[in-house]
Amino acid sequence: MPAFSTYAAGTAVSKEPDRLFAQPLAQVPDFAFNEDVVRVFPDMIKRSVPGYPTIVENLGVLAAQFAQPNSVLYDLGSSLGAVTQALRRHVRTDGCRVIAVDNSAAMVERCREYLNGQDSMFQELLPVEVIEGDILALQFQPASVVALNFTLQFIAPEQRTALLSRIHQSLLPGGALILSEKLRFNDPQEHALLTDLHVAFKRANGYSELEIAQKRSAIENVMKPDSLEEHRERLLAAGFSKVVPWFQCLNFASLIALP
Ligand SMILES: C[S@@+](CC[C@H](N)C(=O)[O-])C[C@H]1O[C@@H](n2cnc3c(N)ncnc32)[C@H](O)[C@@H]1O
Ligand SMILES: O=C(O)C(=O)C[C@]1(C(=O)O)C=C[C@@H](O)C=C1
Repeated sequence: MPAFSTYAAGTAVSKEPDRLFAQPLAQVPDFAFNEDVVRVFPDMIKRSVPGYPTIVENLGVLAAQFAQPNSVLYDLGSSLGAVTQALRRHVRTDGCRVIAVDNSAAMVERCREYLNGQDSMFQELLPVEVIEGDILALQFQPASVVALNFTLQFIAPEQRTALLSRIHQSLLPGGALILSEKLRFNDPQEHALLTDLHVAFKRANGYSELEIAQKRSAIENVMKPDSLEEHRERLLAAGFSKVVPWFQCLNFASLIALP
């Protein structure tokens, strides 16, 4: 039986510790959101992404300011539904519903279980639908909030502008895209400093040098971070009128993009 903990207003999630990279691997495979990752994901993302709990909770608070009546709130690359749960904790706007999308079958299955748990503990939550699918192939409905919480970095760089354009076209007046990403920095000294500090953050959270090194080589082919400047330019090219960073902790940031 997996161990469970409660976080964020009582919903139970797995608290199995992330030891996926603790033993030396003859060859480190490319990182994938498979069953092994799903089991440890709440622990992994909290110990790997500085500011993650603050970003997720405040994403709900921000979303409540942009939610428009009778519209969709999208959680794209929803994983276990942490953002979806925050949206449902904070948004009370009439007629809103949440659509969570992820292309990992293992994530989607566990996400549905966790959302059933949230439904059984709280009343009057926004309705939610969890879709197993590719966000690049999604037919967007009129939306007031779109969350891309650490998902765009896993999309092939040449496909990012087209995706953001389609999101922009689906956004209603008064709505917003909230985009969180790991950043790289054009200034080599700034990049080296914040990368070193991120390693220190992981070490302080109990990861060994081996775990840090093997995770780095697992994600380097599948996760391609951009700089803040690249994000801003791409969002403007995709049609957004304004880009406002609202959070940064070390080399992780979150932006509000207005249609
Ligand atoms: C770092 S996780 C996102 C974390 C999550 N948003 C949260 O806040 O807890 C990235 C997720 O994006 C999903 N993903 C990557 N590419 C995708 C695509 N093309 N379509 C749908 N989901 C995708 C992965 O399966 C993974 O669950
Ligand atoms: O930079 C890292 O080492 C990370 O672990 C980052 C990151 C992310 O930003 O999504 C990568 C993969 C996991 O999903 C969790 C965190």
